[in-house]
Amino acid sequence: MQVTKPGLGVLCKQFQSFVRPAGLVAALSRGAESAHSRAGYMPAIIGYPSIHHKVAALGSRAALPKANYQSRRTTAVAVANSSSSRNNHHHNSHNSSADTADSEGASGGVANPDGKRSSNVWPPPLEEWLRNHGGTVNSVELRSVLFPSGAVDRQLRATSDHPAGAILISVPRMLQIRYDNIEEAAAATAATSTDTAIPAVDAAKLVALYDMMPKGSDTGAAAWPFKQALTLLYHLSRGLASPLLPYIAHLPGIAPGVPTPRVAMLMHDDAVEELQYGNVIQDIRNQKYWLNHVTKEVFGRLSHGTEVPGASVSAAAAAAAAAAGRCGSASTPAALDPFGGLVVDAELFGWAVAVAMSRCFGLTRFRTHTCVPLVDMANHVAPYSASNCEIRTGPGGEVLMYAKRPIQADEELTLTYGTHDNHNLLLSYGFTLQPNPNDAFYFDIDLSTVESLVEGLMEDGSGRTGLASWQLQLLETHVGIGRADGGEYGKGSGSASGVSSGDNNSSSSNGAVRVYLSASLPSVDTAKESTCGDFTTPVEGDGTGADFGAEGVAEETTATTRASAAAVRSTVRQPVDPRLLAALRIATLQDETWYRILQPMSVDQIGGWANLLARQQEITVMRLLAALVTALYTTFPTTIQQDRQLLKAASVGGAATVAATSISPPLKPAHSSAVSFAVDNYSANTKAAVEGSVGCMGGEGGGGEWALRPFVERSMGGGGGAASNQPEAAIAAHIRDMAEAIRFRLGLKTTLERCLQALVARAKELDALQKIR
Ligand SMILES: C[S@@+](CC[C@H](N)C(=O)[O-])C[C@H]1O[C@@H](n2cnc3c(N)ncnc32)[C@H](O)[C@@H]1O
Repeated sequence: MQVTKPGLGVLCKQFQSFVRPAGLVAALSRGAESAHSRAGYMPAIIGYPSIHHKVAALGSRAALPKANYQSRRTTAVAVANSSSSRNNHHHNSHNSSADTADSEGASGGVANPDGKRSSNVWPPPLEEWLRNHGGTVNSVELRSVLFPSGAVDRQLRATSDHPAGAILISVPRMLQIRYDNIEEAAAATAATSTDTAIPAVDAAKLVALYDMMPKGSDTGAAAWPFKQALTLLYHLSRGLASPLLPYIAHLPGIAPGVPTPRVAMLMHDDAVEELQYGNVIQDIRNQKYWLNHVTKEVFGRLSHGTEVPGASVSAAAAAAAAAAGRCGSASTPAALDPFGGLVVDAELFGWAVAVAMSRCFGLTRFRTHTCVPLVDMANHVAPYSASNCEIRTGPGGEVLMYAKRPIQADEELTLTYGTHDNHNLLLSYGFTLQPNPNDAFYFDIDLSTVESLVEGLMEDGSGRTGLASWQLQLLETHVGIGRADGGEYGKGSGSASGVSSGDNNSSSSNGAVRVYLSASLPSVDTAKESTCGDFTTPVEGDGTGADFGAEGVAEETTATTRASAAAVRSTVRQPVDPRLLAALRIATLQDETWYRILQPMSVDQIGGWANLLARQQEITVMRLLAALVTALYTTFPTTIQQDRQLLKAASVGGAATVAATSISPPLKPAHSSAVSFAVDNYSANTKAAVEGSVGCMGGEGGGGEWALRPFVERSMGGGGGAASNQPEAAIAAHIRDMAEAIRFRLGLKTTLERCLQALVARAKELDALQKIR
């Protein structure tokens, strides 16, 4: 066997006589190739919205106070340049020789937009704003973290000790951004509604727009990230009229120095290609497609005054619009536009969807998602046992964050957003964890893959040339692997013999099943497969909440969901998917008497890591799996070592670039060489793409009414304006995309390497046992 990747070569030497890698690699890479070669998806969206320009165009509707951000307690964190993973941030921030500086906010005597005068800055600190409006904040503060790269991030910290169970933050329903508030306001008639926070006429229009959003493939319900993005844009478009503006002013992309999360669909196309993993690439292309589709077909037509195809205005919207006397006909685009003149383009919509995806909580009880001020500042750690806080909802829709164990003063307050692998983290939150205890390598396995794997074993002198019919039958009925044409044994699992396929996406009509390989046996948390890729809407699911966290920031814990969450956490994932292990165990058996033994068993029993059937056979299976893992690894165009080097170059160049865009004093020409150095380290194509995006963004002017400035402008010390600074922001974003893509694929390769180590260790253990006896 030809082993080309260093590291794996040593481990695999002993398996060289077992497989025919060429056929196997071809069988395995079919899926990935088709994902890579599919053309025609939409171009990337730049992740830095020039929100101030767009909102300024609104005039008086969105008249905004002059921003006078109070400098927060900022911790300069000494983080090694080689990684920007928050896991490392957490680690280093505790041990850093961080200089913390409390600086008083600049005074300006600016009144709060709501009339309260407890702070002389606008926007008011979130803690103060919440306390003034019925929320609770108990010894918690929001702190800015300044990394050596120049990037700013926020985190929550305890300012005193808290016992387990202590309520740290409580946020009333009306201070949250949530689409069920809009739906309820729309249900009230314009005449009876007394809600000034969300006028019924606007709510009805928004609900009509919700109905035009893409529908989840499994539920048929409108995609929640889009609904939530519309809700956020609505509040933004209202400016001071929205009581939620002080919260919006703290969102990333608006708050100074805090960039919009680079959720996967905002990534540059060439960075997406650098992920080197067909499954995630396809999901991202789907999301990009829908983002552009909605921008063009819905917002494009709204702003140009053309009819929106398929737009049906609900009776409520029509009635509300008529009652308000704002629109002549409820079927015209103007009647559908709740944004009062705010032009929503791809950039702005992308920002809103990214914010919605990366900071929403799913509330099972209310069948909604919500962005919760301050609580949404808590960062993610995994596994579940690593976080110190959890979320709960109260009967009135208030969201509570409480300590799930005793917390000491100055500890960072963290949540576990869900049992996300890096695929989900990248799609929904724009980052990956290294290492991620929930990470896994997913791929489709069909009959030809199984046959390629066991091909070498057939030449055992027994005259067998392929799998016996009883093996084919077990593969099909128990594992779901069959002939693409439907097979001799009928389609599908769920047979009386007790196949437990476990999830909806695992078995496809072409006789393939999606299986995973993971690093090791984690002690807590199990993999929960989710389908963020097509914007499914989990609230429409089984209602238990167990699957919910996969699509929101964190699972809420309610009386009804706690039991299922605990069940999920107690499950342990084995390094090889039970279906894959079962398939290989079945395919390597030689005696038909096994049929009667295996027939009544479930796939989880046949493929249980601990349930080996026969020792010698198990050694063979471990070797085949090791060969499979090696073959999967060879489908990646770069090695772990190469990725590490690229990442090093990216962090050096990225740091320089981010510094150039976000730290005073104003940009000096010297920075540009650091930028091109970093970009050159990727490829000429990347550079061209970066320059292309620079060109796109360069035309924006500065100024305007909107005083909540994205950080790129502020970095110019007020003198430069956006036009001259945005190219560096675009380059910084591009470099971040590239680095995250490399981290992502590095994580997958590391997972494969660790899985291989587990297989080899097991084979050796069994071998040694055999020799002793
Ligand atoms: C719910 S917000 C958390 C607050 C966020 N840090 C802020 O300043 O607004 C989620 C976003 O925070 C960042 N984040 C959270 N946990 C992280 C981690 N462990 N590593 C890297 N980034 C993380 C990502 O940008 C993610 O999209």
